[in-house]
Amino acid sequence: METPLVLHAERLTKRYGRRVALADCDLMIPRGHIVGLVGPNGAGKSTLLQLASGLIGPTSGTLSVLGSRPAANAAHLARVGFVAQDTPLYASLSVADHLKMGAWLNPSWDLALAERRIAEVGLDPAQQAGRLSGGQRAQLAMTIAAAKRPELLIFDEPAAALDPLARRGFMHSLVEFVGELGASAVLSSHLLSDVEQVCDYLVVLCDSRIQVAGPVRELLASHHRVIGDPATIAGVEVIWAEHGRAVVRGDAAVRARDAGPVTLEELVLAYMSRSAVTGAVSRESAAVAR
Ligand SMILES: Nc1ncnc2c1ncn2[C@@H]1O[C@H](COP(=O)(O)OP(=O)(O)OP(=O)(O)O)[C@@H](O)[C@H]1O
Repeated sequence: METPLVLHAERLTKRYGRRVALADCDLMIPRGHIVGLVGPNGAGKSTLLQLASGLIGPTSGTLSVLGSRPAANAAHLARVGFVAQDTPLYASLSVADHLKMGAWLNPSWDLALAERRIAEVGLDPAQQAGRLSGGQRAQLAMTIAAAKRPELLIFDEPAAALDPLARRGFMHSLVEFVGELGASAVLSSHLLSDVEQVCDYLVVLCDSRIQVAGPVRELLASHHRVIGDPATIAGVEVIWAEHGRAVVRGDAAVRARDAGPVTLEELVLAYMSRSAVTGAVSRESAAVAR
């Protein structure tokens, strides 16, 4: 039976020497979503995406992608499209050469889809990749990943280098591609506005650990902004509190006076702030213990 999960991590840990990039991460992401992976610099986002694409292996724990070990074999590689952070392309090859190479390397290559998207975004097939703008490079890299007709597209900060207009166009193409392919997608981003625009599933990763994960709509419904001391509301988890304002999780908050809905940005910042505090405390106690 086909697995309902695109990513399934159990106690997934990755160390680079003594540096911990991911620690004991558990994650179950169902198919059919556009997943936004957010977190501060150095949180472990690229590490998680590189593990998912099979570029690196875990130190311990397990990760399965579409039900198999990442990059388990050629057939599995064809089911996953990965666009790395720096959209690597061959500078001296033309746009058309990239499409030819894609066709040569991928048995399920959809040339018609690739040529149509190249035309739609206004790329000249004869242009050398090294002379493309950042936005054009990103569009070409996404087209190459999507023309494999993968079941899962993974993007590591796909639009980081783009101006706001190019970014909006890129994100729009991404949603169209995912819809057309009937695929799932996971993208990391620092730009919460991008995540808000396209993602229906959120993973917040801070300090090497998953802080929260779930469908955006459910997360927004289960978290609340409250004014005053959250300790007075029974049955909620306080995610973050400062200067008489708080973000809490739990339906009991709905009945509290001065409770209101949170925005995606408030929710993400609450988890990031909590992690910054707990991370600092645990690093301090580790230092004392040594
Ligand atoms: N090849 C490597 N060798 C050693 N340490 C690494 C390597 N790659 C990542 N790290 C470390 O692992 C941690 C997580 O890095 P990672 O690149 O996954 O974070 P990130 O969330 O993608 O950050 P950013 O948002 O800045 O891209 C960091 O402390 C980083 O220094």
